[in-house]
Amino acid sequence: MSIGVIGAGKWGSALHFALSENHDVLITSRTPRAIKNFVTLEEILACEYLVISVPAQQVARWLQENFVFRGQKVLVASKGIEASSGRFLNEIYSEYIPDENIAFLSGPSFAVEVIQSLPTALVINAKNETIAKEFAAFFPSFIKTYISEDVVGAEIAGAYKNVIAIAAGICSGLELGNNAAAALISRGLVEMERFGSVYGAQKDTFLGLSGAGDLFLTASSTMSRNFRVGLGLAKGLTQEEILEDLGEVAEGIGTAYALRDIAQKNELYLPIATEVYAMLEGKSPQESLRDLLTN
Ligand SMILES: NC(=O)C1=CN([C@@H]2O[C@H](COP(=O)(O)OP(=O)(O)OC[C@H]3O[C@@H](n4cnc5c(N)ncnc54)[C@H](O)[C@@H]3O)[C@@H](O)[C@H]2O)C=CC1
Ligand SMILES: O=C(CO)COP(=O)(O)O
Repeated sequence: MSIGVIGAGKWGSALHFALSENHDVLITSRTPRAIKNFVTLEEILACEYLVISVPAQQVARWLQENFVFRGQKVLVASKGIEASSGRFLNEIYSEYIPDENIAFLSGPSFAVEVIQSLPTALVINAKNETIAKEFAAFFPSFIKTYISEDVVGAEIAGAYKNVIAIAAGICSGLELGNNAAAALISRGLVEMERFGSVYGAQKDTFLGLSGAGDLFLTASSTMSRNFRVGLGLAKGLTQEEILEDLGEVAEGIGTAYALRDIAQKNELYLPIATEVYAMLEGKSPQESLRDLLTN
């Protein structure tokens, strides 16, 4: 049995660290890194189990240029919706990997805490219960794992909460208070659950770790990159300035664009996501938050 991680950013590196507690785990990324067990992509693709943490906006192209399916079992660790097409990750991956070979990771999990072995709970979502259980068994004891069949629900929750976290960051940056933050976060949860129901997602997924759990984490902490994007917008910085400062992925940005397109095409009411999109496009945060929070 062999396990390989693809993507040595914050999350790929943290998962490599965690999975290495009980197994010999290989890792690769676009640029070589001085990490133990760093190997070429070719070597990783020969592994039986793969964990892929290539960001949502880049993954379609990455798969097209690099991926070769040889029967591997794959755990997707990214969270986001492709902005250019509005496709969910499970749709993008389904062009390369059959349903019975793929699982999706969700739940509240800052990489910086995983890398310190702090207690964390994650959900492995897969149509095929056997592979969910196989991946769950690889995690060390400080990570409590749950399994679920609600792939689409977990995916939507994981992607959508990043957009709500941007809104929460703006709310905090504008110093609108705790009442406003709680209103925004709880309305955000309702909004993402309502959106999920259009795609057949289960309500319970939004009430558990993948939904409320990850939303509360990300929308209430400056440790979240998406929350920090919101703080930057509240300061009047442009998207480009914020991203340069951040130096890391903030999936909520691409996902806000994807949600706005999906909402327009399907006439869906997604008020918070639509305002986040508008602010990313230059609408005043004060005006947006007033539109969201007052009558
Ligand atoms: N950092 C965290 O705490 C968590 C992150 N995630 C998700 O994991 C995914 C990755 O995030 P991070 O590792 O934190 O981001 P990061 O910004 O630290 O690293 C991004 C990684 O993606 C790779 N990458 C970027 N563009 C690429 C391309 N065109 N082709 C191939 N590889 C490319 C980079 O080389 C790097 O390894 C995101 O979807 C994020 O939402 C999920 C849970 C926790
Ligand atoms: O998904 C995450 C925690 O579960 C990480 O959130 P950020 O990308 O906003 O840092």
